[in-house]
Amino acid sequence: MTSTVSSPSRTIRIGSRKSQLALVQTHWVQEQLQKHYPNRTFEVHTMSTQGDNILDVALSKIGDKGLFTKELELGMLHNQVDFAVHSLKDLPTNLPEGLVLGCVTERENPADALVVHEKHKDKQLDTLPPGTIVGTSSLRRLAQLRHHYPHLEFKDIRGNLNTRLAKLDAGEYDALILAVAGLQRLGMAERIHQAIPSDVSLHAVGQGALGIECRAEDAEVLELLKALEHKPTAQRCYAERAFLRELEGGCQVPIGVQTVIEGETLTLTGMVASLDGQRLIKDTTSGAATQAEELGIELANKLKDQGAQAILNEIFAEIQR
Ligand SMILES: NCc1[nH]cc(CCC(=O)O)c1CC(=O)O
Repeated sequence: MTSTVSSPSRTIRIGSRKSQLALVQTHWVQEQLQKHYPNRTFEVHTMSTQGDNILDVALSKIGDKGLFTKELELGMLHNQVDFAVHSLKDLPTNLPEGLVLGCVTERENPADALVVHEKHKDKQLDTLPPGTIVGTSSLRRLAQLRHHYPHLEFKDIRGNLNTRLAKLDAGEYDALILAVAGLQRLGMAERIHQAIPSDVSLHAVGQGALGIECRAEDAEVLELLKALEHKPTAQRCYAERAFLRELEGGCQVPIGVQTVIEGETLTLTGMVASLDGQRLIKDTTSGAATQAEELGIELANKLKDQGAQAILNEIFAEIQR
């Protein structure tokens, strides 16, 4: 066992995926930590994950949880890196033995964004004509948009943000749904045509926040990471993650959430939808923000009582085909 006893000379190795978005996020974390701890050394180690390598299969069909995280987790368990920076929404709700979510950073706008081809620049989601081809690889976005806009058509899309935008501009799609946060972090906020209102699309669990995963035993790293923790974001995301965990959904199921903290009170809204958008179950619960996980579990059970489990079972069977 390698010693992790505090020593000012210990270099902290940060694991990251190689995508442009991952690197922007990781370098931001590195920079913030460097500001807080000017005498320490933080270096970035990049790794490819399965999700980066398999680009020709719909994400929902690959089905494996941890598609974007597994290699980084092995890196931590094998002591090649000390912590990993993830988009929190890509981090499964159950972590491998020995690893923990050490820190949740302040969330950016968690909403989904409509991005349109030039020819639709005068349109909004409400006015896109029948047959408009919307690119998304997310079953959550697909189900909710089908529910509200049954006249639109949906086509799967994979690849990093630049690849997707290039496919849109080349006319393969008329519009895309992407995360506001990703576009903002990559300096492409001008491509956000419309932030989609939450009554149309509830966002993914953890969307817009970064989650930093580290070894449970590494007290030194856990202490360093406290500098970047944003408590309200963490409470919201703990509620969202407990909701998803209780429904046993990964990032590839049509489950959406929204959370608000007012004073000491956390309000969590969640929904589960069928893939055709015909059935959509949505409810809300409120309580003490300090009881975030309990609220998530409570809301999941409320939705199960209203038929969410049957919808999810159908989807799991569908995906496995
Ligand atoms: N699954 C891909 C992914 N993971 C995180 C983001 C965006 C940033 C975020 O939500 O924090 C994206 C792209 C997207 O959904 O458009």
